[in-house]
Amino acid sequence: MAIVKNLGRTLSQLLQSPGCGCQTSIVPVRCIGVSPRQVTSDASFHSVSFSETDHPRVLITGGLGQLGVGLAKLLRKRFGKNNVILSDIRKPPDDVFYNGPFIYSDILDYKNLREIVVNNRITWLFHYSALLSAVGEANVPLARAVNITGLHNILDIAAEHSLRLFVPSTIGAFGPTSPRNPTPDLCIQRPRTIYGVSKVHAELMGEYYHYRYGLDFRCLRYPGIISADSQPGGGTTDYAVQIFHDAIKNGKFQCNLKSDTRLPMMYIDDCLKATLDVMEAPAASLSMRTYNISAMSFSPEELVQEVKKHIPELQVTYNVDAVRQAIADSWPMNFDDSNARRDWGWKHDFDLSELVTTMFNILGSDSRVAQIN
Ligand SMILES: NC(=O)C1=CN([C@@H]2O[C@H](COP(=O)(O)OP(=O)(O)OC[C@H]3O[C@@H](n4cnc5c(N)ncnc54)[C@H](O)[C@@H]3O)[C@@H](O)[C@H]2O)C=CC1
Ligand SMILES: CC(=O)[C@H](N)C(=O)O
Repeated sequence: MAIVKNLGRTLSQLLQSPGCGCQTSIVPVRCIGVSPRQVTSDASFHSVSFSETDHPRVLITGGLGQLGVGLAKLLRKRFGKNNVILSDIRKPPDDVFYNGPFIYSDILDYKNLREIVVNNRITWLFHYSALLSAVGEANVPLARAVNITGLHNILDIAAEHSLRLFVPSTIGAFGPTSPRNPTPDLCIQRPRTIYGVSKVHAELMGEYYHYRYGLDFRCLRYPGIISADSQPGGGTTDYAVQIFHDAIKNGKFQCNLKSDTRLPMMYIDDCLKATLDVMEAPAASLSMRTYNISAMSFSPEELVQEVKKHIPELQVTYNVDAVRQAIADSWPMNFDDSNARRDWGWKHDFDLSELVTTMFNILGSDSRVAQIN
């Protein structure tokens, strides 16, 4: 009798909880049905529900940000256009809308997420929705909702439907008490941003669901990502993208970090390649579920020197943003990714000079390239 009473109380608490996403008149499956709580604690399966010869059916959340469209392009090349669905809460531009399936999905709406996964027979989920470090500090309640409550929805959906789940983490998951040069996979993680805290939470929750319920959770800690044809979404490393646009447009750049602030960075192609590689790696090769990946590390001053090889007349000033500088000063300077290199053969292709040349090639400024030799 007491058990029934407690169950009733728990259920009603769940239904009232703002984090549950279950306040509709329909009692959602995850609150009473096939929730991770019903999977036996000794579950040892690795959840791949497509046969080896089939392609995965992929959903990307938060797909209209800096990284999602590029990821969709790569995955569509590999798995076929119609097997990869981009989703976001924003309206897609024409070139995205007409280039493959796009669907509205708010990760805070659990029922909507479940409907998409079920109706489209999704087997792999790339969870890109997030508020990044600088915008997260500007709106902590929203960052907490999207990055933490949203992640809970994703984890439950993935566990219930036996999805293979990729969640990116970040250099921002470390803090001032972490070793910064280099930062290994396993060390103290006490970040001081809501973004970092939410990413450590994601790493731990994903690993917990893996060991407890057999969820096939895979996570890479990305460095700052640099891309030519997509804009960054409000992070601390954004300057390293902005410099290219400003250099080409005005020949002037105002940097919001100090000239000697060293951070790990990566070109987008390497980031997306690593993401696909770790998702395709045999489960047996993964000695861990969260890996650092690294390619290069530089300061604004070093980037400016490299950019000046292409645009020598570039004028640079420094106007330090206190919030971003404090964040950057607490992040790794160099990332140790030896475990990723050993376990699943991670290898980057772009160093600083290749990155800068590629950015200018794509952004079409080669006419301005100086004769430097
Ligand atoms: N870009 C980078 O340098 C790095 C990115 N990452 C991670 O990679 C992932 C993707 O990053 P970006 O594309 O740069 O992020 P972004 O900020 O450019 O895009 C995030 C997307 O999430 C969407 N979103 C926000 N609230 C949502 C909601 N309630 N439901 C569904 N979508 C929502 C936004 O509309 C946006 O399109 C993020 O998880 C980020 O933390 C990690 C390290 C570095
Ligand atoms: C490194 C990241 O996670 C992101 N680019 C940010 O600066 O917030």
